[in-house]
Amino acid sequence: MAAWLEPLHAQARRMGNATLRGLVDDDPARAGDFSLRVGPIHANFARQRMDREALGALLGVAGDMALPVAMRALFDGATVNVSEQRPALHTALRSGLGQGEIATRARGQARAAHERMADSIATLEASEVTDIVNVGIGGSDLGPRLSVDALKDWRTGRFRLHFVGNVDASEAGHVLDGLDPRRTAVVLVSKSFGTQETLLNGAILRDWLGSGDRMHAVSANVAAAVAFGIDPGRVLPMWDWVGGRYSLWSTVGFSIAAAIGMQGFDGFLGGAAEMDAHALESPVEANLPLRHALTAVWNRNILGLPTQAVLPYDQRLALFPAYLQQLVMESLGKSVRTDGSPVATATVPVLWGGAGTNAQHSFFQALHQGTDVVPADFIGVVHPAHGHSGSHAVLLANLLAQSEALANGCADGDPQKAYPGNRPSTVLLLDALTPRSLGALIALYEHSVYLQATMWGINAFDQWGVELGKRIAGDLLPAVSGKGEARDPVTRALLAEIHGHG
Ligand SMILES: O=P(O)(O)OC[C@H]1O[C@](O)(CO)[C@@H](O)[C@@H]1O
Repeated sequence: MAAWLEPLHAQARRMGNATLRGLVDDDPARAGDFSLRVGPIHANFARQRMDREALGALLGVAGDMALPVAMRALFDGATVNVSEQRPALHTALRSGLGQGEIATRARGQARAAHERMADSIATLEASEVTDIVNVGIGGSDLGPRLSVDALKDWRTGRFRLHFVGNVDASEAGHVLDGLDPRRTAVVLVSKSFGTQETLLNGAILRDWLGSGDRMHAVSANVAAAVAFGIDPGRVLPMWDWVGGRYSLWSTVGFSIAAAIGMQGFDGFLGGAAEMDAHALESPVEANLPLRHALTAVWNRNILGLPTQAVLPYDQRLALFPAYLQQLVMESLGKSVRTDGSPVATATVPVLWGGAGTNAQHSFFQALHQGTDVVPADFIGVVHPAHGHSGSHAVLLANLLAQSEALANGCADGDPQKAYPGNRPSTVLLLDALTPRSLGALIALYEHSVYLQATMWGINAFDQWGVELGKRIAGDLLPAVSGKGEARDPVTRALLAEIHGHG
C-alpha cells in the first residue's frame, strides 16, 4: 500500500461505523461548512463519508504531496505527459495564468488559431450554409457533441449542428439523410489525422459533398489534412501540447463556436478560465477541484468503492456522463506509474451515469439497494431556461430527495423494503446552464482528474491502452473481408459464423 494512504486509512478506522446521518446530525454546521462556491457553481460535500478530522488529514496529504506545486507545473507547461514527452496545456487555450516561455508560446498559437476559427465561422455565416457536420471521434467528438447539446438554449440558430463519430456508416447515413450537400459544411476534426473512423467517415462526407469548398479540418497534422484534399486555408491548427480529451477549448470546439457564436464560445472559455484561476490560486482548504479529487481518492482508495456515478438532473447534460467517461477513464485508467513501476493503489473507478429523473426509473434501484455502494455526483441547475416552474421544482425535489435517500436510508421491518443508506454523494449546483457555467464545470472535472493522477503517480495525458485493439483490428481486416485467416481460434470461430451468414 502507498505510504501516503496510511494516515487516511487510520482516519477511516477511527471513524469506525460513523454514518452519514450521524455525521450530519452530530455536526450542525457541517451541512454548510462542507460546501464551496466557485463563480456559478456551488458544491456540497456534506454527504461524503468523512468527518472534519478525516478531511483535515486529506488536506494534509494534498499539502505533503505538493499538489498546488503540481498544478502550477501543469499551467506552466511542464512535461506532465511523460511517456510522450509533452506538456498538457489546455489551460493555455483559455487563461493567461501559465508562466514562462512554453505557456506563453502556446497562448500565442491558441490566440492566432482562435482568430482563424472566428474568420472561418464568419465566412460560413455569410454563406448559404445551413448545416454543419462535425466528423470526429473520442476527444474530437464528445466535448463538442456535449457542449452543443448542453447549450441548446444559447444557440444563435444560424446553423444546425450534426455529429458523425462511429465507423458504423449507419450514423453518417442517418445524419446525411435530409441534408442538402450544397448547404452543408463539414468539419473533419482529428488531432492525429490518422484515426481510421474519422478518415473513413471523412471520405464518405467528401464524396457526398462533391466539392471540397465546404470541407474544413482541425488537426495537428496539417500536411495529412491537406493530402486528404482539404484546402490549406480551411485547415485550422491544433497542437501536440493539448490532449484530445482536453481539446474542446481549441479549434476542436469549431462546432460549439458555430452553434453558440464566438461571443458564446468566449463565455465558455471564460468560465473555464475562472475555474483555472481558482484551481491555481485558492488555498487547499477552499479549492474545489482539489476537494473533488480528494473525495474521489477517499472513495476509491480508502472506502474501496469501485465505481462512480454522475447524475445530471438536467436533460441538456444527458451526454455529460459519456463525455466524462473519456475524460476520467482514458486519463486515469492506468496501472503503472509515470516511471513504469506498478501502482501501489487502485486507480480509476468505472464511471457511469445518466440523466435524472429518467435514471431513477432504470438503475437507481441498484444505487439504493444493490450490494455495491456507488458514490454519486448529482448535478443540478437552479434556474432553468424554460418557464415551467412546476416541472423544475419537481426535478430539483427529485435530485435533493435521491441524495437524501441514499445518505439516510430508511429502516423497515420488511428487509425487501429497507434502505441501508450511508451511500455518499456530492451535489453540484449550477446557477444556470450557460456557456460560462458549463466551461467552469468541465474545467472542474479536468483539474480533479489531473490531481487524482498526480496523487496516484500516473500520467493523465496518454492512452496507450487503446492501441492494441486498433492494431489487432488492422491485422484482422483481411480475414474479415474473406482474404485471410485469423490466428486466434476464438476469433476464427466467430469469423466462420460471420462468413456463414455472408
Ligand atoms: O483526434 P484524433 O487524433 O482523431 O483522435 C481521436 C481519439 O482517439 C484517441 O486517441 C484514442 O481513442 C483519443 O484519445 C482521441 O480523442
